[in-house]
Amino acid sequence: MSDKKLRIALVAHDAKKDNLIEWVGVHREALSKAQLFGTGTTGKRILDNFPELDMTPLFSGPLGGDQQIGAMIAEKKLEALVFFIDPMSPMPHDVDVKALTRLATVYDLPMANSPSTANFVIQGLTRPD
Ligand SMILES: O=C(CO)COP(=O)(O)O
Repeated sequence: MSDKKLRIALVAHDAKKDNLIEWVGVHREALSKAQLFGTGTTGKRILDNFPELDMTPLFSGPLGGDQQIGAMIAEKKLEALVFFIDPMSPMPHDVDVKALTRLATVYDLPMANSPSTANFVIQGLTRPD
């Protein structure tokens, strides 16, 4: 692994925020060496729970935060996206969710939408060379 800090975006829909907080807790040591970005509410909740993390909250997802992260993907400013999606609830900003996951696919950015996949992504990105 290079000395450059990994840049990871963390996003969760409301029904999945507790799952993401729990996941961050499990991986807090690896994440403490990364530069983290989050949509507004997700990012602030992570900071409330883990104030030691280098987390920058952006706008709330429905108010442009998903699109800010999409732009970071297009500008090659992220190494991974952890996005715990709620598959059971309709979202007024579904188009933003789709745009964000689409860009992660377009740019072949490692994207995890559940804790088990996120485990693989963080292990893959932090393993020694
Ligand atoms: O809605 C979201 C992602 O689509 C998440 O946004 P918040 O973190 O602001 O709740």
